[in-house]
Amino acid sequence: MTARLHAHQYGKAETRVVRIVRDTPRHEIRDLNVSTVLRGDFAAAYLDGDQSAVLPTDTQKNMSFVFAKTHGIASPEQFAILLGRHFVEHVEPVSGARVDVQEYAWVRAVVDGAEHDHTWVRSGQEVRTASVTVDDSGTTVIGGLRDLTVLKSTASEFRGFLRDEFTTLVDADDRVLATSLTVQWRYAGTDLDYDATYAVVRAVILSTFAAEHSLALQQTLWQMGEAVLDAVPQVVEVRIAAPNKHHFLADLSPFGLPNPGEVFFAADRPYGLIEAVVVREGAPDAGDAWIRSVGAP
Ligand SMILES: O=c1[nH]c(=O)c2[nH]c(=O)[nH]c2[nH]1
Repeated sequence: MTARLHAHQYGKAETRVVRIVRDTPRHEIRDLNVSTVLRGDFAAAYLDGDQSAVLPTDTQKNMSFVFAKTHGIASPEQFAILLGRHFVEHVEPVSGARVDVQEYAWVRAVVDGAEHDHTWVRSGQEVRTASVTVDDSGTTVIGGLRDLTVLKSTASEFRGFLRDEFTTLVDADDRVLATSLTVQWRYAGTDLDYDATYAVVRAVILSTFAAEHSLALQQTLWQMGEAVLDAVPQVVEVRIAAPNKHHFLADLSPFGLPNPGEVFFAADRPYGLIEAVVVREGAPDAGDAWIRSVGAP
């Protein structure tokens, strides 16, 4: 057998970094899960067991904590840029770096009607994401979110679809539309207020989902992608994945009860999985920005 090492990369996955700013009695908190991946010629480590070019993953973990202390966490994107550039610029064998961050949001606890200075409640199940790639083509930043679960209880239909002899689905002219969104958006440039753009993109996604009458989840995804590109000039590409969380009308006819869209069976599996990539005309090339690790969290 003739085998060849076709590709390789390595890094530290899921370093949990919590940074608290406690310069005043009113603290701030940012809670990240940071994964770093280094790219370059590390073939000798794989082929010969030679570690001389390998900066330990333990050191990569340490850098997350060091930068959290020395630079703070302005945003997940900024933090990922800082780390990625550090490895490429200061670690000689490294030609490229990929940093993926998930941020878990904490909101201030409300105690006696007032926001507390140093007590927090974890907010929802939604996670903010950032993915930064640094290589010889520059720095590419992808913002995102996952597990944004939304439901609209009317203004959704699905009719007129292709039918064959195996189709049993009937037209729905007023159905529940529910999904758990994963959205990623690629920025052109890096000089941005990422927290502000995150808030705009999230708001646009929600307002589009709420305001647009849906003929299918496919149409809703297109409308969301287009609306994000309209709202944020620095965003050049939007990728959306949406599981269709089916809500089937419960059959209450055996009990002589009508069910005009009031009682549903929420099925968790199987689900339709609808995806779209919406790109701004003339967008710069994405390079390796979308390439994820096989084992990426
Ligand atoms: O919005 C939808 N898109 C589909 O492609 C589809 N297929 C299906 O069975 N229900 C739905 N709903």
